[in-house]
Amino acid sequence: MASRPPVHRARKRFGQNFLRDPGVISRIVRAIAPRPGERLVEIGPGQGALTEPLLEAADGHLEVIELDRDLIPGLRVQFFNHPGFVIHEGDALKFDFRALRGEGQPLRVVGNLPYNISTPLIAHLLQAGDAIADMHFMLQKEVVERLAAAPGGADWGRLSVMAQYRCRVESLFVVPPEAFVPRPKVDSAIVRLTPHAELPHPAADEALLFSLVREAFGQRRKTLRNNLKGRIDAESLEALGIDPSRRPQTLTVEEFVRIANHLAVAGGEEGHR
Ligand SMILES: C[S@@+](CC[C@H](N)C(=O)[O-])C[C@H]1O[C@@H](n2cnc3c(N)ncnc32)[C@H](O)[C@@H]1O
Repeated sequence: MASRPPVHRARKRFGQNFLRDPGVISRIVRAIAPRPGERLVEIGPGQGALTEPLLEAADGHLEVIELDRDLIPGLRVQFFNHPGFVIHEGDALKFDFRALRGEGQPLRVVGNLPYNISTPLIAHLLQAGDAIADMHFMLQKEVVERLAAAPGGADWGRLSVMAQYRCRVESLFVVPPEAFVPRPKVDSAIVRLTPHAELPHPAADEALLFSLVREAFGQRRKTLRNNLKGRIDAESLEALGIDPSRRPQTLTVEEFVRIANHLAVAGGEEGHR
C-alpha cells in the first residue's frame, strides 16, 4: 500500500496560518497582477495556497523562500512539473535579496507573512533598496494601519516613518480570521509597498534619521523639546521652522528629515573644528 505523506500540523513558532478562502486568494493575486517575464518571489509559501495561482499568472516562474523544512518535500511534489519554480530553503530575515536580483530586473516580493517577524522582515526588505520593484504582504491589520498611517493620528509612528521614507504605502483590503486554518485571533490586511524610484526627502545620513525617529517617539506624550533634549535644543528646532512644543506623532517624514539633515551638517561641522 502506498504510504501517504504525513499531515502537516501548523506550527505556531513559524507563524503558520494557512490561507483557505479561494475568494481571498484570487483577490490577492488580482491585486498583485503578476505578468509573464516578471521576477516574482514569495516568502513563506507554506502549503502553496498562493503559490499555485501565482505560478499560473507568472507563466511558471516563481522563486520561494521557506524556513520550515517539513514543508519543502510537499512543495517539490506539488510543483514538480514547473521547471521555473525555485525553492530557497532558509530564513527570509537573513536572505540576500540584492544577490537574488543580481543583474536582472527588480523583484516583486509577495507573502502571507508570519506575523511574529513581519516588522523586522519589512525592515530587512527596505534595506534591499532598488533590488525590489514592489511588495504585497498579508499582515496583521494593526500593522498595515501603522504602515499606511498619516501624520497626526494615533497610528503614525516609527514604522510609518521608516516605511514611507522609502515607499509609497497602500492599504488594500481587510481579510477576516475565517479565511485561514488555523484562524488567527486578529484581523489581517493586504498592503502594497512600492519603493520610491527617487527618495522624495533624502536623508544625508539614514542611520542618523532612524535613530532620531526612534528617540523622538521614545515617549509619545512628550514634546519634541523633551524627547530630543540630548540632540537638539528648542532654538535650533525653531530655526528649522518646527515648533518645539509639538508632539512627535505630528511630524511629517519631511520634517524628520529636515532635523536629521541639520544634525548631520552640525555634527560634520563639529568634527572639523
Ligand atoms: C502565515 S503562513 C503562510 C503560508 C501560505 N503562504 C499561505 O498563505 O497559506 C507563513 C509561512 O511562512 C513560513 N515562514 C515562517 N518564518 C519564516 C522565515 N523566517 N523565512 C521564510 N519563511 C518563513 C512558514 O513556515 C509558513 O509557511
